[in-house]
Amino acid sequence: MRPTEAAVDGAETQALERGADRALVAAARHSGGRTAAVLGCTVAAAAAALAEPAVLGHTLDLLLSGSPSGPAWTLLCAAVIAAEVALDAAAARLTGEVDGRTTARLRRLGLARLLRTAPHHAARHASGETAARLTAHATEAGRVPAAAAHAVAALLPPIGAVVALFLIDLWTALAFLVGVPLLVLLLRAFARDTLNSVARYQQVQLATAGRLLEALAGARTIAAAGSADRERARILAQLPELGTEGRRMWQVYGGTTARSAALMPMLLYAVLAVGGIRLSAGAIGIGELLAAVRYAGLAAGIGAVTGGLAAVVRGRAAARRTTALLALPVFGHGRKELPADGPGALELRDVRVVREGSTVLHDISLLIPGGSTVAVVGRSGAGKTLFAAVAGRLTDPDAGQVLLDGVPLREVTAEALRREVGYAFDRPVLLGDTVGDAIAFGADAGAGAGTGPAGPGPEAVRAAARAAGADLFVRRLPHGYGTRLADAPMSGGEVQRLGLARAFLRAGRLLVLDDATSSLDTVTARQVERALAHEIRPGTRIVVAHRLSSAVRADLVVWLEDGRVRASGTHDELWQRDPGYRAVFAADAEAGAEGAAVPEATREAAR
Ligand SMILES: Nc1ncnc2c1ncn2[C@@H]1O[C@H](COP(=O)(O)OP(=O)(O)OP(=O)(O)O)[C@@H](O)[C@H]1O
Repeated sequence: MRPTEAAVDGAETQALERGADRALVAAARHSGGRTAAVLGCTVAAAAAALAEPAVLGHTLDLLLSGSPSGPAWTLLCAAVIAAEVALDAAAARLTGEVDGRTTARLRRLGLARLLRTAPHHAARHASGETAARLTAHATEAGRVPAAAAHAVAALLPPIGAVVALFLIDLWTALAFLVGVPLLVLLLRAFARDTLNSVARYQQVQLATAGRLLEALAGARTIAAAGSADRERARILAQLPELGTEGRRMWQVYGGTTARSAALMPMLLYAVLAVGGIRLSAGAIGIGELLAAVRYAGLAAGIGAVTGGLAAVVRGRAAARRTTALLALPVFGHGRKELPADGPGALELRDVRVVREGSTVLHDISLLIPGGSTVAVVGRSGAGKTLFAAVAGRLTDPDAGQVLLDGVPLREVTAEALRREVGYAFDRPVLLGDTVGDAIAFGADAGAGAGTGPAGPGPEAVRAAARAAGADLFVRRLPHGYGTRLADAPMSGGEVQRLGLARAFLRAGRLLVLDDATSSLDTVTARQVERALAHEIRPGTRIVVAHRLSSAVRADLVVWLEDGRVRASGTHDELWQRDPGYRAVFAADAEAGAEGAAVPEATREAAR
């Protein structure tokens, strides 16, 4: 029987809770003993706080009775108070360090997992949500270890104080205990109410951050649609709820503090009244009465635990959000190397890809000879990008396997994959400080032509840019290749050319170009195709293309339809025998695009 959705959700929540607690414990351990030091300091400070009334009361009795040891006890009193203050200060300082380190650790772990998972898993959370998980929520979560230490230590004075009350006088202690059930109920209600509103508050925070980032990414579309006001309303739609939950959190906190503040004097008066009766009966001395009242104050201060408890509750809820990133599956690598000087032969065996429960690539089997150029064509949504992604191992198939020069890609080391498989995308994201850095990104020892052990030299960067048709416009920038990316406004086509240059610089035995020339003009696209054929390290090329010319120049065309290989062969064969194939390029052909009528001649011209 399939588990119900609620059961699955419940199981997932529990797994997340366990994961969050484990991550918090590990992060606390990682703080290098500082969490234990916080606990040590706070416990010692609590012990000093507990000792203080007893020492003070005894000193008062000694001084009232004129005992010669009175001055020595006065000094001891001062020492206990000084120790308490010093220990509190040390705990505060260490707490800051533990908070910072734990937060940093959680962030590092979350970020590392995000970067080690497959792109489609990373995209499971909206980018704004992910940013909030790694920033605000990680900070909140980072406070848990020290807050838990404080909460544990904060329990000691009340518990110790109750024990001390019993040691001083049974009846005075019982007078205090009458009010304890009320305190316990107060704390339980506090924990429950806070947890509910904190969880809701954080959820709304994530959703709002997600919408904000979406809108920032789509700023041009919003401007073009003139829908800025509607968008602002959409982003801020949950603001009232955020306000309500925020206010509710403070109301719970304030209400608990107020109720415990009202309860405390009542308990103190009860102790004072019973203690006074016991004093007049001669059962206790003045010093003991003073100590009993102070212990009652300490014991009633259990309400102070609420502050620490609130931080732990909020932090654990936040930790679940940050550590949800740790549940993303790791995209692992094997230990095998690729055979030296392999030609880049690619084999897909019964490859199937499933997304959101639907099969989007259906059992594809294909042999691509090393060194050939393959055009992957098909209508929008046919599965070309997914095909390119499994071919270069940006994602793993859900069934079947992909082999490069006879080695399953899953078993290849990360280094070999990075060295031998290059990618250029439709909308490349440029990483690095300068334009030169962006081209050299990811190209280090031994990757591509012209790279040395310390990474690619400026000549290699320039050569790659020339091949991608980027050199001219880069040299026109204020500082050429040294221009900061932030100071280099670029068109879509220029960004695409830098993406191509980056891929060319580290071209290995397999190069995958996923619609990577879609924004280039026809002349530049031709120039890039020529460079691919003659200037870049020879190897297998997989070119996802909508242009007819790309199919014309390819050695093999793989025609996809609805996630299946509808046919494969040379462009000429497919063009002659299948009107459906010609329809894929209908617009190009109507526009009289090169090669439509005379594919063979165009192929010659291209070489
Ligand atoms: N992460 C995903 N979740 C759900 N469906 C997905 C996901 N990725 C791809 N798909 C679906 O798989 C199918 C193939 O997508 P793919 O991006 O490979 O198409 P394509 O041929 O490259 O299209 P285009 O030419 O428009 O870029 C589409 O129907 C798409 O909606």
